[in-house]
Parts: sequence; C-alpha cells; structure tokens
Amino acid sequence: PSLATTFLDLPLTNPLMNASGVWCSVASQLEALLESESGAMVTKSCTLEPRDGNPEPRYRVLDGNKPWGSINSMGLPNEGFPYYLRYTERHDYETKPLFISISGLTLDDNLAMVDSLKDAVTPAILEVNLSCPNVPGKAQLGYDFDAMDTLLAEVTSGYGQRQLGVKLPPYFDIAHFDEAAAILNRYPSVAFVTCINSIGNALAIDINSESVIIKPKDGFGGLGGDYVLPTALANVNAFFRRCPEKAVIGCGGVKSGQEAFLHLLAGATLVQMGTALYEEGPGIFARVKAELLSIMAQKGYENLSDFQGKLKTL
Ligand SMILES: CC(C)(C)CCc1c(C(=O)O)[nH]c(=O)[nH]c1=O
Repeated sequence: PSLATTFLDLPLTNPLMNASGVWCSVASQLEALLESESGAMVTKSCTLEPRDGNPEPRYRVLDGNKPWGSINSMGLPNEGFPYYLRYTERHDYETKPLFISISGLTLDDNLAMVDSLKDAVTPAILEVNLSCPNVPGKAQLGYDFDAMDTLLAEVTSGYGQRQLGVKLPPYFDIAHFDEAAAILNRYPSVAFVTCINSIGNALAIDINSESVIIKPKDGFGGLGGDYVLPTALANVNAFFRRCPEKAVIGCGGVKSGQEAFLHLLAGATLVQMGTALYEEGPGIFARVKAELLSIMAQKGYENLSDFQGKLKTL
C-alpha cells in the first residue's frame, strides 16, 4: 500500500504531521521534524512579539491508569513572528510542506502577521489558531461566533483571498457544528480546518499530594491524548460533512496507526499528533507510518483514497 496523498494540490509522501505547539518552537526542533518521517510540519502558534509563556510546570502527561493523555497551560511561549517568518524563508519545501501557525493576542496583531506573510509570498501554508485569546473575560475566538466571523472577514481579505486554514477548538453541540460551519463556508479561501485543539480547561488532580499538577491557572489546562479521541473524531466528521469544499486535518488522540486510520476514515486528509509526539519524539512518525501501512495491507487498501472519508453509519 501507499501513504502518498495531496493537500491543497501539494504532494505529500504521507498524511502525518505534528500538531502546532509540539516539537516546533525553535529551529533545532523544526530541523528534527524536517529530518523525521512526517509528511508535513507546522510551527508553534506565534504572536507578534516573543513570549516566555506561563511559569512551569505547565505541561504534564497524565499516565496514571488508562487512559493516557496530557494537560497543558503553556501560555503561548514562542520566539515571535519574525523568527518563524525567517524559518519559512529557509525551509526545504522539496522535502515536505510547512505550515505556519499564528495566534495573535489581538485582531490587529493577527492582521499584521497576515499582511507580512502575504507580502512574503512564502510557500508556507497559514493555519490561524482560533483558540487565540479574545478580549479578556470573553470566550476564546472559536467560541465567540461574531468575533470569529469578523476575524475571518478581515484575515481572508488581508491575505488577499490566498488559501489558508483555521485550527478549531472542539465543539460539543450539533447547533455549534452547524453555526461554525455556516460561518466558515462563507469564506471560500478558508481551504481547510484543523480539528481539534485541546479540550479547554480540564483539571488534573494528584491524589497523593491532593494538589493540581500544573502551576498556571490554578491547574486548569488543555486536555490532549486518549481522552479526546472520540471528540476529535466527531469534530473531524462533523466538519467533513458540513464543509464539502474544504479539507479537514485531524488532530486529537492519535498515538498509533489505529487512531490515524480512524481520523482518515472520519474524513481527515492529514493527521496531526501532539501528546504522543511530545512523549515519544519525532521517531513516532516512522512507527505510525508502518502501523498505518500494516492496517491498510490487512484490509486490502492500496491508497488512502480507498477509505478516506468512507465512514459507514448503521
Ligand atoms: C491556549 C492559548 C494560550 C490561548 C493558545 C495556544 C495554545 C496552547 C498554549 O500555548 O497554552 N496550548 C494548547 O493546547 N493549545 C493552544 O492553542
């Protein structure tokens, strides 16, 4: 079987890549992703200026009993937009496509980054993080539909209607799938959606210390790993059904060929890994590739298109 695929008319050797934020904040990590067997890669969501982010501990793996996952409240630590823009100018696009993720602290910051990217005419693919903070006290952008609509209108126009994508938080209500998709479908230049970002504001507690386990936000943080797989699959399939003109990138709960297969079956074109990559390192791509190929061989599938988006219902 073959894992070859295309995304926005670009050829990829396989559908696997990192999730923004994991193993992609500094050049040494980005070079390791380039050398890895991932089919593509994305940079850490950046802000206009560099940020230290939140005090540590700010990421913890939850590996007590099954299931397994992570909680994080990093606080957008990153080297600042110019650093990643420079990286896009020296990336080897022959080896694999590069996505650049932005998460401005304000609409103006997002528009400034989009404007620089438009003028840079870089082959990097823009992924706008809609979990980016909104006005303090208001819900994140992905949960404030009016603000999301305004941002998309301004960003798509600022980017000259060049193709871009958005990283979506998980939704849990059919009416929200409908409303978010209706907004996204009004922007044809939004060529893909990445579902999902971590499930926000979970709380991990340690029974021995009777304490939370991360320092920021009284221990509240984004949940990743096994815990989020069913929600991730639902969001991938919900937007796959509602946005037939857009590609869906799946993210959430992928740690082996099995979950990658499920995301593809649910409608994903590419599949991102976060928690599992954080814990295993870039060698994970070779492992998951082999596992996915083995599943395809067992099922008699030659290409991803033989099962991509072909989830059956009862
Ligand atoms: C949560 C925000 C800090 C507003 C955005 C960056 C981000 C972070 C982070 O930098 O804390 N962690 C995630 O799991 N997803 C994200 O999108």
